[in-house]
Amino acid sequence: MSTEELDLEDLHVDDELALAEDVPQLVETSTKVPMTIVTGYLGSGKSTLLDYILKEQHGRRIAVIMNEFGDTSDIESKAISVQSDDALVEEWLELNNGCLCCSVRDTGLTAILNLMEKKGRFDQIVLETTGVADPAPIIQAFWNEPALNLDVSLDAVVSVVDAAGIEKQIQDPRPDGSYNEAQRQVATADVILLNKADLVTPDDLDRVEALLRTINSTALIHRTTRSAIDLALLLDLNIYAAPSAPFRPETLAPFSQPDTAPSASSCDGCASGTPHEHPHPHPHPSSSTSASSPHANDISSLTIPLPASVPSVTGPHSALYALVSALLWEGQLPRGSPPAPGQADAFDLLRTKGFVRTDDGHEWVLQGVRDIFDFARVPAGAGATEADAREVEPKLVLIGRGLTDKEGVRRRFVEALEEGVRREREALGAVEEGESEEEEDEDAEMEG
Ligand SMILES: Nc1nc2c(ncn2[C@@H]2O[C@H](COP(=O)(O)OP(=O)(O)OP(=O)(O)O)[C@@H](O)[C@H]2O)c(=O)[nH]1
Repeated sequence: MSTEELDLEDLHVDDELALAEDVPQLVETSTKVPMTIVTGYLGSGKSTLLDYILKEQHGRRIAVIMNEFGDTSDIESKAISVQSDDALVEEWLELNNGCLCCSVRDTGLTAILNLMEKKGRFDQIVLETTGVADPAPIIQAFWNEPALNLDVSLDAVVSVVDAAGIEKQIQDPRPDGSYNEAQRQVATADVILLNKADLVTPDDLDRVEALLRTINSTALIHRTTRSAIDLALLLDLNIYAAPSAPFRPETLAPFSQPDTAPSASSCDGCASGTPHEHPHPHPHPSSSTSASSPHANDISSLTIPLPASVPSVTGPHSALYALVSALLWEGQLPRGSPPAPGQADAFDLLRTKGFVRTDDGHEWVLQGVRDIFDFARVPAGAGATEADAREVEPKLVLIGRGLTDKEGVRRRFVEALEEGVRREREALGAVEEGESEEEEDEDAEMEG
């Protein structure tokens, strides 16, 4: 949608085009502004959603940014040279519901930085990623780029899906066998708007929703017509659970979804992942984003139960951290736990989520987009009631390819984690024993 398409009657400033400098201060400047990224296939209803946000009387002050990012290799290089200052934020429109709208041209990330210089002028950002086939690099950039995430916190990724067209879009093979655009958008979404519900029957909607769940068992799915939705279901969800952010039951709701069977054309023994050396959690050109497979549709979700608690989630001795990094950086279960005969040993993961408790009583949310991941600690007592929190079973959800032998993958992961945790506890016990012996020696010396 271009700014010209907005109904000028919606403007309540005399100058219909208000420049950024003239935009009023709306909120305190000290907080991070949550950003929602909107993706979706051509014609799915993204512009209709933005139009809805800009015109509804929802009481929120949202900066809507419409963007043309170009191709994704471009984005990755721009994520690195994010300091350059050549992108211009074009005109701003201030609308009578308190929202702001701008279109940026050229460099997406730099434009957002420019925008953030005006931080405090809005309390939420909605970014439309028009023309981007793969949302992951943008998600990673906003999540991972220090210059940006001082000011912006990634809130959630919303994918708008055309209920009448998505089945065909998902099945559509790419000539090189890589994930197609619709698959990527559905797999990486935190929230899916199953839009154009008016164009299909209730049975069709059920079938399409089941297909989406097959691919992404963790996304919150809402059925919409003309992208109309209560914005409380869409914005300020804090899915990426920044440590300072309140904990919300919605963040955990996706984990209650049942496991899903692989979709069409699953192929036993198809190792579609691309193992690679990647020892640190940052975007990398050789990451699994470029992995390809002749089987375009074997993307699915897998839920793995985790123990009631683990000793730790970070640090060199953490068994869980070691297993998750082996999965995400090497696309593999740990060595020493061989696959069942004929089963794949490698994965190509698009998205990972998890919830886990540590022995010290803390709770953690794991978010992973491709090969980057983060365990964010849930602030004690924030948001969810104790009863809510008790209902959340520790688990790990993997979304991607190569997850055909679900039972086998689950078993191998659980066994490897149990063994790792046992060793971790032993090592911790030995350290503690050593420490108490030292203390005893010191006491004896003192007494002596
Ligand atoms: N029947 C019906 N039409 C819809 C619905 N949502 C959007 N449309 C129409 O579908 C067409 C495409 O919608 P847009 O919002 O422009 O889609 P988009 O995702 O922004 O499209 P691009 O910008 O081309 O990627 C427009 O003609 C909309 O009016 C819906 O729920 N039902």
